[in-house]
Amino acid sequence: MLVLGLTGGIATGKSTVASILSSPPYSLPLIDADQLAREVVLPGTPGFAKIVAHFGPSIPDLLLPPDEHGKRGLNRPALGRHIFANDAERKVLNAIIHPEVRKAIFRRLVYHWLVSRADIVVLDIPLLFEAKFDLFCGATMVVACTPDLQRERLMKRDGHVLTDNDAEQRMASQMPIEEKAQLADVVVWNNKGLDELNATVAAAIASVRPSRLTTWLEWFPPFGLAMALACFVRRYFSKSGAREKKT
Ligand SMILES: CC(C)(COP(=O)(O)OP(=O)(O)OC[C@H]1O[C@@H](n2cnc3c(N)ncnc32)[C@H](O)[C@@H]1O)[C@@H](O)C(=O)NCCC(=O)NCCS
Ligand SMILES: Nc1ncnc2c1ncn2[C@@H]1O[C@H](COP(=O)(O)OP(=O)(O)OP(=O)(O)O)[C@@H](O)[C@H]1O
Repeated sequence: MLVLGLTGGIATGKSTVASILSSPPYSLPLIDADQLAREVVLPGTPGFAKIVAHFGPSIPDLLLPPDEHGKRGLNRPALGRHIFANDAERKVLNAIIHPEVRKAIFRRLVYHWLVSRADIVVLDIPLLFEAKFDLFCGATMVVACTPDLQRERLMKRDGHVLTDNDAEQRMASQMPIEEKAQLADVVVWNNKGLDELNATVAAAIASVRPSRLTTWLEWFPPFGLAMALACFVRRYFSKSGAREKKT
């Protein structure tokens, strides 16, 4: 099973590519890290409690008004404004959320390896390189577009909750897209329309798809684990040096 790490900058089109890959004719299983990052901070979770304890005193509107069940969820735009304007606070939030997301990703990967038996599983994760998750991927795909187009798409999608300044801070908080592109095994340029994007995705997925023989052999645990370890070691030595220099 090939774990395909799908990443990019904010609003470059990761979710759009993820939805192409999880629909026919590809129909690949998808693990969405943004979605998992939402689930691990729902009211009642340890993540929620830690966030309220740390950020409550500095963000007066951290919690939403009570819902119909009396629960108060996180005010994500308010938390986002705070952490994207403050590197140290973003690190605290990452340190609360990322370990939980990592565990949830591993549980899903094991499930797909044992149960769904797909030849490729797509891991859609914005901070693939920053959080060093690329070490666990057989191949990495970066969805990239120009910064102007990225800004335009971000504001068109989220302009009702973000100011221009919020958008700049979110873009600046991530590794520049051209650096991500250099670290990737395959780059999907998303500077044109959806038809062009579909064609680029088709070529990109064909270039990383494993052979039937590899997929079949990897279903045998000793061989699968040996392949996963070999992949980790190869990626660690070939990509880590480059990443250390860039970050
Ligand atoms: C700050 C939060 C509450 C803002 O929530 P909001 O609903 O406005 O945004 P959403 O979660 O949809 O994220 C949108 C995009 O912002 C970018 N982003 C999110 N978190 C981060 C981060 N810690 N560092 C850099 N970029 C980030 C990603 O490109 C992501 O796709 C939320 O992004 C969050 O909890 N972030 C920390 C967890 C995280 O790192 N998530 C990324 C995947 S693990
Ligand atoms: N080729 C395209 N043509 C037109 N609009 C596009 C194209 N690709 C993406 N978009 C639009 O740009 C916006 C951002 O795309 P998307 O949500 O896929 O980005 P993302 O990288 O997943 O963002 P985030 O990091 O915030 O999760 C969306 O509104 C999407 O519909």
